[in-house]
Amino acid sequence: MVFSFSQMFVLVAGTQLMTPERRKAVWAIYVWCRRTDELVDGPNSSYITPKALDRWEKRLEDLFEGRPYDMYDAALSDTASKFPIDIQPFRDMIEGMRLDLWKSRYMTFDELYLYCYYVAGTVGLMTVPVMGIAPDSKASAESVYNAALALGIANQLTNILRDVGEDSRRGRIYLPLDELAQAGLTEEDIFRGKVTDKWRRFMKGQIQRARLFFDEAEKGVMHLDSASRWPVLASLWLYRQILDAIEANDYNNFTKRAYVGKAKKFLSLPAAYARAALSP
Ligand SMILES: CC(C)=CCC/C(C)=C/CC/C(C)=C/CC/C(C)=C/[C@@H]1[C@@H](COP(=O)(O)OP(=O)(O)O)[C@]1(C)CC/C=C(\C)CC/C=C(\C)CCC=C(C)C
Ligand SMILES: Nc1ncnc2c1ncn2[C@@H]1O[C@H](COP(=O)(O)OP(=O)(O)OP(=O)(O)O)[C@@H](O)[C@H]1O
Ligand SMILES: [Mn+2]
Repeated sequence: MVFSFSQMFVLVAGTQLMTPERRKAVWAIYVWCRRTDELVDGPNSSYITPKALDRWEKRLEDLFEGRPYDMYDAALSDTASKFPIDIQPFRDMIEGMRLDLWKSRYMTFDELYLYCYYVAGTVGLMTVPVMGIAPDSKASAESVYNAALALGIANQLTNILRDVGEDSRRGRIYLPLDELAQAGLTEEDIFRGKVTDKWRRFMKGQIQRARLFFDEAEKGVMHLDSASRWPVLASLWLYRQILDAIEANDYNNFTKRAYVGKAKKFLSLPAAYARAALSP
């Protein structure tokens, strides 16, 4: 899971500014996403087959057609009836979980980007119709969706860069193998987990790219409905600081977990609040 305790706090606190209807809708989407991730990462994940994901997708279609199976489904069903959300990003997230069942290597950044879209970019597309675009915004809807997509990608790339060691111990390498090779690195170097100058140089490039996606996302935040800006900006700032923490660890993401201190985290909240309160 990407959402930490303090990120949960951001979600709870931040959504208080929204209308009750929007707040409930964000939660319904959040719960559905969590449950989808739990299928492949949770305690029963070793029994999950592509068949089970097919059933989960059927259930998704049913709830979009007003036939929910349980109360959590009903919450999303209600959301789908009140907001113009599209089923496709939900389907795509399930597709990402299918990928995760068998795929443990990514040859190029394009391949990795697609995975990041499936498991995280989709969240941006799901939530924009609920959070709403500011009525006085002159930005096109397309540009706001692009920013939302970028935030999902940035978060997932950051998650991948933070967890290189942990993932490699599960036999997984999300980093693009062609870029590793260009940097003179091999899979073996990752499993060995030694911070060398080659590794530092490689990581600098990866961090720089993740920051570009955060920058892209940040441009879209002020075009969201004003009540939705704060939680989005706060979570963007919190998560982006993990990249700084990787640098502060001298790029040792093999055995040291990049961690943003509590003081820093809690300073970001009022800062984001102040920024979000200003007009575009
Ligand atoms: C214009 C503009 C910038 C709009 C903002 C749009 C927006 C709110 C985008 C949200 C982007 C976002 C929060 C993406 C989350 C990505 C995420 C957490 C993906 C996780 C996948 C991780 O896979 P993996 O297995 O590799 O990692 P772990 O080892 O498990 O950590 C997910 C776990 C999939 C499930 C996603 C969620 C549970 C998060 C869903 C979050 C929401 C619906 C809330 C978003 C709302 C606000 C207000 C921030
Ligand atoms: N500031 C952070 N930087 C990087 N990773 C974090 C941070 N906070 C939590 N995580 C990670 O996110 C995931 C969710 O963690 P959890 O909800 O237990 O967070 P937490 O450590 O209790 O958060 P907090 O320190 O804010 O109370 C865990 O894998 C956790 O290690
Ligand atoms: Mn997961």
